Amino acid sequence: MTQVYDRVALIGLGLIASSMFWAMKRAGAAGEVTGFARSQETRDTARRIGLCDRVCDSAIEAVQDADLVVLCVPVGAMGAVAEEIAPYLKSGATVSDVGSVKKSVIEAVRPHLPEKVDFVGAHPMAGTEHSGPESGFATLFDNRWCLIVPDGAPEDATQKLEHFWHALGANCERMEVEHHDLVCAVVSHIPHLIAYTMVGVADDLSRVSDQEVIKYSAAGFRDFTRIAASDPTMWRDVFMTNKDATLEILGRFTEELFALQRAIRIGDGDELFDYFTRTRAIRRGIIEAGQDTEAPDFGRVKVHE
Ligand SMILES: NC(=O)c1ccc[n+]([C@@H]2O[C@H](COP(=O)([O-])OP(=O)(O)OC[C@H]3O[C@@H](n4cnc5c(N)ncnc54)[C@H](O)[C@@H]3O)[C@@H](O)[C@H]2O)c1
Ligand SMILES: O=C(O)C(=O)C[C@]1(C(=O)O)C=C[C@@H](O)C=C1
Repeated sequence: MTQVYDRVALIGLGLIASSMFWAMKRAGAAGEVTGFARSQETRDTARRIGLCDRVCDSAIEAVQDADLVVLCVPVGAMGAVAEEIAPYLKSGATVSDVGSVKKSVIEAVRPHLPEKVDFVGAHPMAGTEHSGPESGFATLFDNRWCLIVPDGAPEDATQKLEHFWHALGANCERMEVEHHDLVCAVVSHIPHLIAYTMVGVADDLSRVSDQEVIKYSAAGFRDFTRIAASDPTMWRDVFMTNKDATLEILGRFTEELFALQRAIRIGDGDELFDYFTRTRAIRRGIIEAGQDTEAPDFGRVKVHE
C-alpha cells in the first residue's frame, strides 16, 4: 500500500475519475476520496456502486480539506469548475486535471487559483469509448503513459503527482504544454476525427445500406466504429480547445490523402507500395518497443518539414 495523499477530491465522475478511484483503492494511494458530479443521477449512481468514499452534493464540499483535487470534466468545463472551487481550496493543495488538451486548460484554470495552490497538469493516455461512472475499472492505467505537464509548477508538487500516477499503475513522462497538444493531435485527436468521418461517410452513403455496414464490417471498420462511439461532448471540447495543433495535423493529413488519391487515379502502385511499407514499419516499431497496447514513444513524435 502506497498512500500518497491523505485526501483526494474527484470533480466529474465519469470513465477517468471512476477508474482513478478503483485504481486508488487497489493501491491504497489515498486516505479518503470525495467526489462530485453535476447531475443528481450520476451522484446517485456513484453512491449505489460505492464510487468514492463520500459523494458530495457540491464541488465546494468535495474539495474542502483535499490535498489533491483532480478535475475530471470535459476540457471546456474546467475553467468554470476551477472558478467555483478556488475560494474553498486548502492552502498547499495541488489541483490537477486529466484533460486531453493542456494549453487551454492551463489558461482557463490557473488564473482562478489562489497563490498557495499549485496546478500540475496530467493526461493519462488511456481510455475507452465508454463514459459515465459505471464505465471505470482499476486496471485502465496499468502500463500506460500518463503525461505530466508541470509548466512551471514546483518540483515537489510535480514529483508527488508522478508518485501518485505510478501508484495507479501508469508510467509518467513530462512534457511541455505545446508539445503535448501537438503530440496528442497526432496520436489521438486526428485519429478520432478520421474515425468519426469514416463512420459518417458509411452512414451517408445511400447505395450501401446501414444493414450492410453492420453485417459486413470486419476488424478495420469495427475499430473505427468503436472510436466513433466516444463521448460527443468530450470530443467537441477537444477540437474546440486544440484548434491550432489539430488544424496543423489535419492539413498534413489531407495533403497526404490527396497524394494517395492521385497515386490511385494515375495507377502509381509503387507510390502506394512504398507508402504502405513505411507505415507498416511504424506499427512494427511500436510492437518491437513492447508498446503494442500503448502510445508510441512521445519523444520521437515530431512533425516533419
Ligand atoms: N475518455 C477517454 O478516453 C479519456 C482519456 C484520457 C483523458 N480524458 C479526459 O478526461 C476528462 C473526463 O473524460 P471522461 O472520459 O471521464 O468523461 P465522462 O463523460 O465519462 O465523464 C465526465 C463527467 O464530468 C461530468 N461533468 C461534465 N461537465 C461538468 C461540470 N461542469 N461540472 C461537474 N461535472 C461535470 C459529467 O457529468 C461526467 O460525469 C475529459 O477532460 C477528457 O478529455 C478522457
Ligand atoms: O482507447 C481509447 O478508446 C481512447 O480513445 C483513449 C485515448 C486515445 O486516443 O488513445 C482518448 C483520449 C485521450 O485523451 C487519451 C486516450
